[in-house]
Amino acid sequence: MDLGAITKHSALHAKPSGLTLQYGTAGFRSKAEHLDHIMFRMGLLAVLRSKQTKSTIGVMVTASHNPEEDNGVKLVDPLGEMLAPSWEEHATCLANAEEQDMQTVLVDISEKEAVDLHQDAFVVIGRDTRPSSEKLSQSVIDGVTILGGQFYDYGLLTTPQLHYMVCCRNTSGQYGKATIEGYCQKLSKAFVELTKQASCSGDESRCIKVDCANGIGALKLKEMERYFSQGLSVQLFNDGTKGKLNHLCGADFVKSHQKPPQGMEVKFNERCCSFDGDADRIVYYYCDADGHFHLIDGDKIATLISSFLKELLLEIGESLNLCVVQTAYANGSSTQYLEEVMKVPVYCTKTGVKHLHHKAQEFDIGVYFEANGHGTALFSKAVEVKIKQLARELEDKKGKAAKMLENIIDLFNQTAGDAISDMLVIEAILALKGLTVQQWDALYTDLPNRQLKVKVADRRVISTTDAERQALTPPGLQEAINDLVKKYKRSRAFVRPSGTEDVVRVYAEADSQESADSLAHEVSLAVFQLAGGIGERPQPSF
Ligand SMILES: CC(=O)N[C@H]1[C@@H](OP(=O)(O)O)O[C@H](CO)[C@@H](O)[C@@H]1O
Ligand SMILES: [Mg+2]
Repeated sequence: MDLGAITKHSALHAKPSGLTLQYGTAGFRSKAEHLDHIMFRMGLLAVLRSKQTKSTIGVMVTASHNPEEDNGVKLVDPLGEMLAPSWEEHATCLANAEEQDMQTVLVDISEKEAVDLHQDAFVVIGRDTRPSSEKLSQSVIDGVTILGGQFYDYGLLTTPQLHYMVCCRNTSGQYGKATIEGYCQKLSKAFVELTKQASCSGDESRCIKVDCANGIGALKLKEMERYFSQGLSVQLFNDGTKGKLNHLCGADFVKSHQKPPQGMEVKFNERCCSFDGDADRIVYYYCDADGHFHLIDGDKIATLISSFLKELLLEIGESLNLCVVQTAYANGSSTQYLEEVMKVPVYCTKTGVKHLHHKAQEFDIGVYFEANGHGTALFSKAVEVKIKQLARELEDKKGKAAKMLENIIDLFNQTAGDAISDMLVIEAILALKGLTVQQWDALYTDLPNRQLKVKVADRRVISTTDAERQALTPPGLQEAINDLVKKYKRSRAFVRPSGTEDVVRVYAEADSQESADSLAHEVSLAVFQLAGGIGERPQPSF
């Protein structure tokens, strides 16, 4: 390590004094103008991680669903998964080191992690369409280069595409070809094979409206469209030619406001979906004959996918263990339906896909989704091998089911939740089962719910347990929540500090929208009083 050169270069990407940031639920996020030093330093860290794992490491420059002025960065580990927790700590440490301490921190990390500094390093970089992303990714490259790492800059990519590229490169192409063409071909081939078997193939209802949040999803879907157009026709909205990224559109807006995005008309009987700003989340929706808006969120997506997989397993006569992983934000009705009607085991983890992903890896087949639409399905290596073999050996109905499973495994992006891949999975399942979006929605009825945010002086005063469903501190808060919940029917509420925003999140559900709103408001007041609320007291806003 040429520490002298690093110090000199680091000064060109100086840390604003007094700024501390933490590697949170999805890496670093902040206003773009505060992130230059973070990008340079994450370039350095990616090189160390690459040397340590002797693998290609990914760096993605994006702030997902955050406003256009924000940006962020996260590292992608060798098999396309999120950065290991111990390295998240190194990332935070390095990000917050003062200029004069940079050398010591780098040496410390290298020693603690036994990094062989003579090892080669390779880093791949991707970025979203934010105006700040290009310059910031250049700072990542500066960091990589100054530590002697090699790099490949993919330029504009969706977050899940970068995860895919990293996995392909570290598995010698077994997972797929590490190019955009490779990604498009792998998914489209699986999709076209699957939908060929649908009885209503060629039906005019096989078209979907996609709100792309004015983000990278629009570019990448346009690029990919011609590969799968025989199976599905997509109509893109909020494609970035006019509107602002994530502004009044996109998956996060639609999910949290429970209404259609601007820039796209949702007519009766039309199937619509929204991606978020980096295309790793998707939610579906439609309007009924009375013009009422219906949201189909991650929970219902997980239900559709797991029921389809379960049917196929039954058909081929294999009893593999299949589970669904959710977070505390999952609608109570979805958990009940999965457990009681579908008889599928359900697990609850902390918020943040890395937690869901790890839990899902424990099973033969793990389907995981956050309610906000971030998720995928994971298949163990042994299951993949077995299904491939059955697809070759079995005949008739069983053979057909095994081939469907084989294709659906290829259609999922198993490295991360992926809006494009999930959309194709959902479209294939709906076509194969001959389901309309209304029939899918009717599987169960969501409990009315409300999410609110409360500003407090220091959100770390709230600590939680039981997959974030219970507050341990501050004293008295959980008792207060328990008392409030008792006042409403079929109710549930919890609070947790956000990992991506400086707020405390409040969630409540109950038997009516009025009750859910009122419970959420009362819990917000309890947080404000007991956890050091700042600014105006929460007002009933619905
Ligand atoms: C309630 C909610 O939707 N929280 C989101 C949000 O995390 P917070 O820690 O709640 O800010 O952003 C994460 C990253 O995108 C996502 O994984 C998570 O589900
Ligand atoms: Mg995202």
